[in-house]
Amino acid sequence: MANKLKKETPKKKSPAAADKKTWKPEKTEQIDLKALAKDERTHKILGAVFLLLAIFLGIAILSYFATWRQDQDEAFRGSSILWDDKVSVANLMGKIGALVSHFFIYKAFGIASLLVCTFFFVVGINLLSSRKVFSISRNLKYVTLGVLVLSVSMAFIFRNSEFSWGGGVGRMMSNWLIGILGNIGTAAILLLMAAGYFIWQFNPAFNLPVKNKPVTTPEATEEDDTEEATEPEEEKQPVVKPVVAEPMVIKPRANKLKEDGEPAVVKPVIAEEKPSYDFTLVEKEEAEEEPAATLTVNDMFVEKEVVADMLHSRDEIVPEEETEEDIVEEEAPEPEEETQQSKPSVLVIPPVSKPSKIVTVGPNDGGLTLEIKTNAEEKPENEPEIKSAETVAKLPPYEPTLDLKDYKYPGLDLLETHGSEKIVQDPAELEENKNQIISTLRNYAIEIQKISATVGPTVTLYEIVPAAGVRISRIRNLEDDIALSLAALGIRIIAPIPGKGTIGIEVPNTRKTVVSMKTLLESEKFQNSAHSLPIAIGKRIDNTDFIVDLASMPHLLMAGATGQGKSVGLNAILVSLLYKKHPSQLKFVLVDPKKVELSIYKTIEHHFLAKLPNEDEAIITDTRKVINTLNALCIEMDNRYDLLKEAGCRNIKEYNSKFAARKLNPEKGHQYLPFIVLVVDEFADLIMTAGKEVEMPIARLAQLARAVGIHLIIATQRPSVNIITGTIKANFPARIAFKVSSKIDSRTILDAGGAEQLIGKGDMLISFNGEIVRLQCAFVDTPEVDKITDFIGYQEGYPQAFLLPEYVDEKEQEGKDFDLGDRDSLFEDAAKLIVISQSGSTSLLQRKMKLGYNRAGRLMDQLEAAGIVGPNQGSKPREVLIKTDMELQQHLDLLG
Ligand SMILES: Nc1ncnc2c1ncn2[C@@H]1O[C@H](COP(=O)(O)OP(=O)(O)OP(=O)(O)O)[C@@H](O)[C@H]1O
Repeated sequence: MANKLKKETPKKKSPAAADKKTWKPEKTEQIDLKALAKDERTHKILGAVFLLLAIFLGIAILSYFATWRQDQDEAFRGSSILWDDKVSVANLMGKIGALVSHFFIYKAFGIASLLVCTFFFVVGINLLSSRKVFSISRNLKYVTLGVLVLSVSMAFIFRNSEFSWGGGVGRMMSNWLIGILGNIGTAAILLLMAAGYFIWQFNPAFNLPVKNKPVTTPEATEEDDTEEATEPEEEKQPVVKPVVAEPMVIKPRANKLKEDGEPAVVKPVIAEEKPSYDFTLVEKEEAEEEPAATLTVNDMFVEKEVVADMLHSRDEIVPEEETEEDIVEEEAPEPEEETQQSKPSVLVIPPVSKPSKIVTVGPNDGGLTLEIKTNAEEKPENEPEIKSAETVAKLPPYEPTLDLKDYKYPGLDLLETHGSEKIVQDPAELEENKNQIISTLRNYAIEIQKISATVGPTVTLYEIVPAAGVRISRIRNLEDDIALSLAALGIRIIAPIPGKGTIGIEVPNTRKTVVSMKTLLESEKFQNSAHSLPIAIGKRIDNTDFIVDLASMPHLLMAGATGQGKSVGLNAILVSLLYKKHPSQLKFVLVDPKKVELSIYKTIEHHFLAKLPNEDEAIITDTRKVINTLNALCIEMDNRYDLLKEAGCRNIKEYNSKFAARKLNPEKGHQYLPFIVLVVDEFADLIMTAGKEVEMPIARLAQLARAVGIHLIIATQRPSVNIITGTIKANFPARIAFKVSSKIDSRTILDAGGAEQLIGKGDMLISFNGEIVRLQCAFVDTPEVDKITDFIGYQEGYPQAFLLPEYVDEKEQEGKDFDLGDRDSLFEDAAKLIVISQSGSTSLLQRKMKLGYNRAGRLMDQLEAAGIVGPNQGSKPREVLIKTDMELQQHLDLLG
């Protein structure tokens, strides 16, 4: 009875789950031609073929120039020479080379045929690199016209030569032209065509020196001709999108998928192969229509001697989603959520920079008066003005997205599907792992009642129900033994699984499935998400999408050893937000001490980035500037709280809906508040260089900024306690851990072990709402992010980045305003030491004068105020402005 193959009882499933069942080996075995055509590898193979073709043709044609006399007779015989062993040719590419080059040069286009090679080359490079390195259509146009013009011209110029410079086609056309226009007419036409072609392709600037040009500045008179010549060119540039014109200086390395990201092959279901076990594996499906809960059906592995109940179905409520939904429901309806994608087009003035003085009103405001301080050139002509609160109240609802009414959200076609999306698991592997787990536990005299398996993208979760009387701590203590017996890295034991009464053993799959960002973003759950800041992070172990609201997190701490998927994770979050939010609704403050990771987002400065006034770069890389930016964010937070208080609102949603309903008067400084997301890519670096100066504003923001729509995402490679301090941790309830090197690191991030057991490449644990969930992070490659940012960057944006309030560093100011009468008793000694050594270093003062850091620092400030050393240069010593002892003496005498 126990040995009998148990008849499968029909399982109850939700209709959606039944419809969406994806793990069907029979179907996946068919070759999908469409997928094959889209597959990156097919493109690469074709690319290689085109490149080889270009090289082959190039060499054959070049070789033809030297060998045509020897080979021509043979080539006239055509393809028959291929089979004739007696025939030998001189062309470097052999008989085929001789025939092909004869065709192209003699019969077709002469030397213009080389252009055909360039076309093959361009196509090959594009296909091989899977991106548009060159524009194929533009190239095709240039090549087609170039071939025609060049072959006719060559045939005409060298019409008496033995060599076929213009080929048969060129000869024929040139003869025809000579027939109807004569030699001179043909020459004129060809000259015209050549000039036309040259202008069209290279668009040269014909700038003649301008006579009587008015001289406005003294520099202008000194400018040479070349500088003048560039001016008209600049005038030609469109003024609207300066961002895209800037070349990106540093590109982050591409996140290439390693080999094991390859799609796995589907194998038949084990139940059919191994009748001795009643084992059917049913993949879990996400109940898409009900985002708060997932209905899953799990078939069981069952040990022969044990329980009769072989099938096991359960409803699995996903608590974190529920909570988010609750949060969303509790709060007032948010207008910007309804404004996605398809908005009516009405014109509104963009809220360019720092709010308090700027008022944003649209033409739907009905011709009112408003004092607006924005960049004048970007204002729509029909700019309205506001006079009083009553008139404001009569206006139609405010719609922030009308700032950039033509803005197009990036499409899913910009994203790639990485490998096979179907989760496939080798049934033999499942069976083997199951047996191993059972036998290992039995070795320690632990009997189990049931064991079930859920196959995820990277790991499979084996859930065990132990026999009555088995203590959970015993299984927990066997973690290492089970790992050893399964001979697999990355085994994690969850004893017990919270809220389930089972024990979980996560075992990595031999073949892992990459979770593409595209799949997550095209899911209904993401598309219909009502979250304020929806972020698609990855897939759970049961293959359900993990999409949460950053606004309810409300801040996120991310840590993981180097190369484990942090940057990809950050990109996934940023990309999710870019797909859902309009530039008027969201601004990013990007801090990137590593300088290369976030530079990719530079292109969207005028749409989505915020920066300090008078800063050139929107992406902050310098520690001093980071401190100023964080303090500026604190000021922004305080300003927002003032606005909220004045409006009588508790949070940004209430405030924005009140503003949209025209209940707040822009004349009083009210304005629509975009969400601000601060992203810090390497937090450790900042804490090491600036310590409390960074920690304090971050802690303050983390404590208070949630209600005013400022959210923080902080990532670090070094999750040690001196980086992730108690203050930081206390304020970041949501934390993500990628693989770390030790259990201690895992505890530092998650307050629990487990992250050291992860297997890297986006395998992660997220601690959210008091629960730790294992996820496979969504993968988005750097070229995809490039495409998205280019797509956004090429559109019309705001005249400049969103400006944060100005922050003046009091310390810097203090040093400068120092009262010289109040100087330290060691001031002169310190001055001498610095001048003699010619090094303005505080540590030198500390060492040589045996001073503490504070006193040495104060002395250095005084020396700066006295004009003896220059300003602080970060880690470099300050410049010493006085060169000799005598000069110093004179300087000190002057100071008194
Ligand atoms: N979610 C993922 N799915 C598949 N592969 C991934 C995923 N995340 C990362 N990888 C792989 O791991 C590599 C390293 O990832 P990533 O650059 O994000 O690491 P990192 O933690 O940011 O490293 P570092 O701290 O050195 O910048 C990627 O190039 C990619 O091959």
